[in-house]
Amino acid sequence: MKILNAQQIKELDAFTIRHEPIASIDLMERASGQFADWFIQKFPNNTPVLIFCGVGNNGGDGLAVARMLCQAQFNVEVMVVRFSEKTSEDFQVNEQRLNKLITIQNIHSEEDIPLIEEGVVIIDAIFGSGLSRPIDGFTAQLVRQINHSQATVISIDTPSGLYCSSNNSDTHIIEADYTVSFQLPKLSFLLPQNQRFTGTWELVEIGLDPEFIEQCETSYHFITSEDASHLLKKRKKFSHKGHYGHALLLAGSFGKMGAALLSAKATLRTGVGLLTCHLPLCGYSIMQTALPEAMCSIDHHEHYITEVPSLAKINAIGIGPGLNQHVSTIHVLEKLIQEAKQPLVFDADALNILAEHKYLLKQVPENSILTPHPKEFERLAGETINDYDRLKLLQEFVIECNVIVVLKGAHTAIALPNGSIYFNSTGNPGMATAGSGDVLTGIILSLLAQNYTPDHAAILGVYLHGLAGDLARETEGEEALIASDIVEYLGEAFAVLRNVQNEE
Ligand SMILES: NC(=O)C1=CN([C@@H]2O[C@H](COP(=O)(O)OP(=O)(O)OC[C@H]3O[C@@H](n4cnc5c(N)ncnc54)[C@H](OP(=O)(O)O)[C@@H]3O)[C@@H](O)[C@H]2O)[C@H](O)CC1
Ligand SMILES: [K+]
Repeated sequence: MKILNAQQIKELDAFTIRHEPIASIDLMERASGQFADWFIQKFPNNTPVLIFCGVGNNGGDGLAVARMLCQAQFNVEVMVVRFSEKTSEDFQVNEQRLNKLITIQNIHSEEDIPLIEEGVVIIDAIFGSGLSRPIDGFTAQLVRQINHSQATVISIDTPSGLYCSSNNSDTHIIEADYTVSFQLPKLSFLLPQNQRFTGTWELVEIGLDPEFIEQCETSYHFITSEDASHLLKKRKKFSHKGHYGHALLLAGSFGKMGAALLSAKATLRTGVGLLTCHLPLCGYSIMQTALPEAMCSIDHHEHYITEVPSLAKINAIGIGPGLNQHVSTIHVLEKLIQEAKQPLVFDADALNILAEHKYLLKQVPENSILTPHPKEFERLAGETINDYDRLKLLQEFVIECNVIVVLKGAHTAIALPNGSIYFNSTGNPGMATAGSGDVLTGIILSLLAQNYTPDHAAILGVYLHGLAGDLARETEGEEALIASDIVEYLGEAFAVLRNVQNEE
């Protein structure tokens, strides 16, 4: 799914109106209807509702929602925030329609701002995607008061005051509990720094023109279940393990064999034909006992890896989980980078070695996959001042190094060598736990070995990892969830994606 900027959203809106065709006011009615349905599902109609409406189309949505909630027997109070003399046409129509049902109140200055009573639910329809400058004056005071209140706040389309795709977090912005946005997510929703403004966000479909969306150019995408299911290949009836590739995993050191084990299990559970693990001597019985399906290549060193094993007949290579940064291991990484013709995935200490030895980073083969968490990315690429800045650095980094970076987080960002960024839609805070990243490395390695292209392996791998985590949460909850659970639920995650495929 594409992520569009405010200008593109405006054009999409206009195109849909011209080509569906649908009157602008009816498109607003459809959007507001979707919001109202969401609201009615969530709150009983004895909930007192206070709606703050701006004077543009976001405000128009607010007025239409007010009418719909009145018709659904909610007790609704509406206040129009008169930050401008200019009102949009669809705002005016909805104002007239609502006037027939209730008395609309107005806020012209700070004195008009009401006390927000306890138990009230606020709908924020002050500004939407038309915001063009930071909120100021009495509207800023209103935003402060809403944020200081105990009320539950639901924003229509976007938290008022938040730019769709650039940084303004030091200005006045509504801190919503929920944001219900129209059809496409905004870039700002996907960045950690804006979580306190968006709260939990959801999308509602409003029938915007798919062909127009198709031809919009953007670097930013949001991975939906349909997107992921399109990437998933079918296994053939007349196939054998040779068809599903041979993965090589270089992992583990004394005290960190668990990381190698988790990664190896995930590689196998993601459908690879064969897996060889290259391990230090101390890992031999551990791996053979805990994971009989994996073959072992054993290093001469007791505690860490010092040799590159044979790369013959290997389809993809993963390196990093549970490694260390001993000088001999650095040589292994160097040799591997020079010799490997297969696709590579780098994680954990392999990334730290690259960060410490930038000349190695320059030699990493094109299309290799790097899977840093934000701190590891900082070590690799440098510091940034905010999340937008980091996104820009991420794009510059992948373009310059010609690699794929999987920047892990709540919405893991997969940056491709052409600068496109895919944000993941699965996963939960329970996955912020030891070994979770090792599992992801194993999943991606497995897909690479099965001949998925590196970009598909990264996108599908990240999606599956998050989906397995979401399924695990259903039984384990967030606190008790451990990385092994993610591996256990991979089978169910595949089943969910297969169902999506079959439904299409
Ligand atoms: N495309 C869709 O998906 C649909 C969207 N809908 C809703 O429409 C809004 C966008 O509405 P729009 O009228 O474009 O803009 P806003 O309501 O967000 O803002 C209104 C005007 O306010 C002015 N403005 C901007 N920033 C400030 C500020 N800081 N202080 C004061 N005034 C400000 C600006 O006008 P200017 O001429 O002054 O620049 C805005 O135009 C979208 O979010 C949805 O909720 C439709 O209902 C359905 C389809
Ligand atoms: K809003």
